[in-house]
Amino acid sequence: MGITLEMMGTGSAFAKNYFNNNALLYVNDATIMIDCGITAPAALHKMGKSFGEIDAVIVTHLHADHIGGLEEFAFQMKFLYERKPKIIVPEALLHPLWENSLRAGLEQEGIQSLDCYFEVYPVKEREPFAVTEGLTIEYTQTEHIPGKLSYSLFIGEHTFYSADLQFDLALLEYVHHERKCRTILHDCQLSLPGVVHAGIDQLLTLPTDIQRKIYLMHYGDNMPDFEGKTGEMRFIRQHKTIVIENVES
Ligand SMILES: O=c1ccn([C@@H]2O[C@@H]3COP(=O)(O)O[C@H]3[C@H]2O)c(=O)[nH]1
Ligand SMILES: [Zn+2]
Ligand SMILES: [Zn+2]
Repeated sequence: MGITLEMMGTGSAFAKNYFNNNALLYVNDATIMIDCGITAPAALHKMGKSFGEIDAVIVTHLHADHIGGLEEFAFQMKFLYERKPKIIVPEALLHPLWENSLRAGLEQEGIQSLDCYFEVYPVKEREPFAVTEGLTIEYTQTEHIPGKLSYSLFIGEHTFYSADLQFDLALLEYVHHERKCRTILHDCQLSLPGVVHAGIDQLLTLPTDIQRKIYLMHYGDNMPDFEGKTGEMRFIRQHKTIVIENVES
């Protein structure tokens, strides 16, 4: 079963030249979104796509560049497309996602919970979850902001997706040696220091066999200044597809 990934955006939370760091996964006939930030509606429009093509959304954490587009997604799916997409959320984030983020906009007479808009799937960390045929994900809780829950993802058999993550050598060694991931999509902070994201200086200390697997994402508008200065790592570009799992693998 093949999995293709296309970044809807590759920008940091404050980037203006790149959309928010959200992704699409194409699996068989299904299209799954990883995060849905403030710029997600405009990014999809730029890509010639619409929310009507999305079957599911996977939430990594509750910053606006990752969930700020969910209100429009919910409204469009309910009132325009009249269909309930799946929402996959780490179990511990389900309550705050509704109570602290979405409820103010989405609650109205007769509509008082997230499941009025979505098929809701709370998922425990480190437990594989089948999003659709051909796509299993696994959440792992990772360090991003002190006191704030945030999760990275294993996608299928061979891919690690950091979402927003501080530099974590032990985790990346585990991803490389034990999980044997072939592709690592990692956020990066180009303007140093990287405090709540991995700094490019920290990522450059990784062994080259790990660097070779890394696509850098979630970068600032100064990304062009760093072309050719990222060791064995590459910048992933928004709106370009990469195959992360082949049909035969
Ligand atoms: O303790 C903090 C909390 C937040 N921030 C900034 O706000 C941004 C929120 O989205 P993000 O997680 O993509 O990136 C974060 C940082 O750019 C920070 O620098 N330090
Ligand atoms: Zn972010
Ligand atoms: Zn964040």
